[in-house]
Amino acid sequence: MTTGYLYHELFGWHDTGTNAGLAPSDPAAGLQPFVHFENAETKRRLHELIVVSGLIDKLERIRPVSATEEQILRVHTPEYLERIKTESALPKGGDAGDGLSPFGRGGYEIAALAAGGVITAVEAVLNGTVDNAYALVRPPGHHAVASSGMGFCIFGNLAIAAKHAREALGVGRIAILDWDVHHGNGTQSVFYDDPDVLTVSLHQDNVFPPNSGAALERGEGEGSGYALNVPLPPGTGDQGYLYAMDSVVVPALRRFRPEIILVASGFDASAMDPLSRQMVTSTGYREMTRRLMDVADEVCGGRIAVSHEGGYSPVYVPFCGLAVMETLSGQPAFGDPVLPIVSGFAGHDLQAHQKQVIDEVAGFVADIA
Ligand SMILES: O=C(CCC1CCCC1)NO
Ligand SMILES: [Zn+2]
Repeated sequence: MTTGYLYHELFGWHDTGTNAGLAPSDPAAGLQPFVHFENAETKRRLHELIVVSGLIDKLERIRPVSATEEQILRVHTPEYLERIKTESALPKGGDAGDGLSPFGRGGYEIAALAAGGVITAVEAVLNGTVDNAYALVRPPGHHAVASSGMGFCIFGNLAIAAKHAREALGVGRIAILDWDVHHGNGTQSVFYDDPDVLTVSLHQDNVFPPNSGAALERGEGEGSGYALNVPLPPGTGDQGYLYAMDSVVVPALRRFRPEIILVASGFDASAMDPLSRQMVTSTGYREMTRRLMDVADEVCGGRIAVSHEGGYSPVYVPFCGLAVMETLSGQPAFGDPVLPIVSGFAGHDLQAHQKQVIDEVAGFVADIA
C-alpha cells in the first residue's frame, strides 16, 4: 500500500491573527485578543507526530503545486478571486468574506497552494503514483462558496480538485465524503445539481453554517438525490458515526460506484474539540477509514484522496489524524495515550435518537441510480 502525504511549512504561515475566529478584540465588549481557533498549531502538531512516530518513513511525500487562476475559477467567481488577490497584497491582509476568515499579507498564495495541494494529491491517486493520499493543507476549504469564503475557508480546496478531475482529467463519477463536524455546505453547493458528484456530509446537527445540512437537503434538478446529509445529534460517539458509515455512506458508495472517493477530513468531531460536542475517538476515525477503504477497494480500486479541514484540539487532532494515516497506509498503530480517557466517556454506544436520524437518511440511498 503506497500512501501519499502532502504538507508544506507555508501552510503554517497562513496568518489568522488574534480575533479568535469570533470577532475582533473589543475591550468595551469584553473581547480580549486570543489566537484564532483556526491556527497553525493543530496541523503542525499532526505533522510532527507523523514524523516523530516514524510513519513519515512509510509515506510517499508529495510536493504541492499551487492552483492556477484557471483552476480556482472552475469554482469561484472572477470578482471573488480578484478581491482575495487585492486584499492579500495589503500589509494587514483581509478576510474571505464573513469576518471570521481572516488572512494576512500573502494569504492568496498560501490558499492557492492549499487548493493546489489537494489537486496534486488527487492527481497522484488518479495516475497511480500512490494508492491513496492525505493532503495536510491549510487554510481549510469545505465552507467556501463560489463568491465568498466563510468558516475559516478561503477557496473550496476539494471542490476545485474535483472540478479539475472531471473537467481536465475526464473523470466521471466522484464521491465526496465530509466527516468534518460542520456541514460541508460549500462543497455541496458546487455540485448540488450535478448527478455525477455525490456529496455526503456527516456533521453535528445545525452547528455551522447556521440552518445548513438538514436531512432534507438532497440536491436539486438533475442532482436531486445526489446530496446526502446526516445531521447527527450532539454527543454522538464512535458507534453513532460507525452506524452512519455502515447504514448510509457504504451503501451509497456501493450504488453510486465512483471512480475515486474524496474526503473532507476534519477532526473537530473528536471528543476533545472546542468547536463542537461530539465524542469521536482515534478508534472511531480509524474504523471509519477502514470501512471507507473496504468499500473503495470494492468500487474504485481503493482510490481515496483526503483533504484536511477543521479540528481544533492541539492535543487530540494529532492522534486522530495519525490514526487515519496509519490506516490508509496499512501501518500498525503507534498508540494514543488520550484514548483511555475519551473512550471511557458514557454515550459511545449507538443511541436511539441518533439511530432514528441515520435511518431516515439511509432511506434516501435507494434513490441513487
Ligand atoms: O471547522 C470549521 C469552522 C467552524 C467555525 C466557523 C465559525 C464558528 C464555527 N468548519 O469545518
Ligand atoms: Zn469543522
